[in-house]
Amino acid sequence: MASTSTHGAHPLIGFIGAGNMARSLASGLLKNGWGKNQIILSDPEPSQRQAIESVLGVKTLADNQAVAAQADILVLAVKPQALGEVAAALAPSVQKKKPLVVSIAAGVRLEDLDRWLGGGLPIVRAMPNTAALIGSGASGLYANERVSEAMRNQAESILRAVGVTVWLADESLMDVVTALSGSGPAYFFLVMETLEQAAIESGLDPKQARLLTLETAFGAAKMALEGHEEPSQLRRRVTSPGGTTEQAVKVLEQGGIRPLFKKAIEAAVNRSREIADMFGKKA
Ligand SMILES: NC(=O)C1=CN([C@@H]2O[C@H](COP(=O)(O)OP(=O)(O)OC[C@H]3O[C@@H](n4cnc5c(N)ncnc54)[C@H](O)[C@@H]3O)[C@@H](O)[C@H]2O)C=CC1
Ligand SMILES: O=C(O)[C@@H]1CCC=N1
Repeated sequence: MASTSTHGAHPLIGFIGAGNMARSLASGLLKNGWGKNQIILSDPEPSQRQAIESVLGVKTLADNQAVAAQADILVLAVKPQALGEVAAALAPSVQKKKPLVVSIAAGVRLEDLDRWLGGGLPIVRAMPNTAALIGSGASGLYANERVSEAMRNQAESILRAVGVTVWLADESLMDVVTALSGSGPAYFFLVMETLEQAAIESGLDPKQARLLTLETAFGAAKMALEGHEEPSQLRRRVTSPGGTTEQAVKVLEQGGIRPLFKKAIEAAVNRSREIADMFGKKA
């Protein structure tokens, strides 16, 4: 069990913010062998606390300080715009307890977070995605220089409870991860929407169009994940010379699908940087 083999004796994980992501992570940890008494969450919203307590059976509190005072690992899971204020209020508790801090807030840089928390803390920044909700997430991770090897393992095991993880060589790459896998589910949903709509407009029954679209996306992702062949090779296999796929792919290429996606990723990267600058100047 990850919690005892690599984390010493029964560390306590505290979540500040008990929303969708915290719930997904807590649920993933429970499925991965962490005990209910190793997890505690705080959230000012009674409905959020009740939802967690009734669904997961773990303890929740209204008071962030009370969680920060006892957690060995403190996961910050509030919205980025709230984090400056929340972190500054937690500073006295974390400076006393010195937990490993894991932040999943999009676009908040380690340097800013460390400053808000009073400085000198081991912090891991993580960028998960919405598929963490179903245990199929993909997260990028980056640690500051105070994070030891054992702490890296601790942070990784938390995010791995809800999907795959990659460590980044440079914090600035977090903007790219945000643009790729953080926002990425939306790009695939958009492709699904447009394919389904096109099929309906070509006469297919809407329910059939939905089912065929989703299963096609799932089948393609599964084949690509099996990794026997590159996605480009898999694509070529579907594309019979003189056949139907060739015509459709030609339209997509001529319509600029590659430069369009390049521009989309660049726009998201730029926005991620802007947001980080905006939050960094606050608090
Ligand atoms: N949802 C997503 O797809 C992704 C979310 N994230 C990050 O995860 C973090 C959480 O996002 P979600 O769970 O989606 O949001 P959410 O809105 O579901 O959860 C945020 C929770 O924080 C609570 N909260 C508000 N003020 C608080 C305070 N002062 N102290 C403690 N708790 C407080 C809210 O009541 C709410 O339950 C965000 O920073 C977001 O950037 C990162 C990647 C993807
Ligand atoms: O759209 C956003 O800003 C956030 C970050 C990645 C997913 N959602």
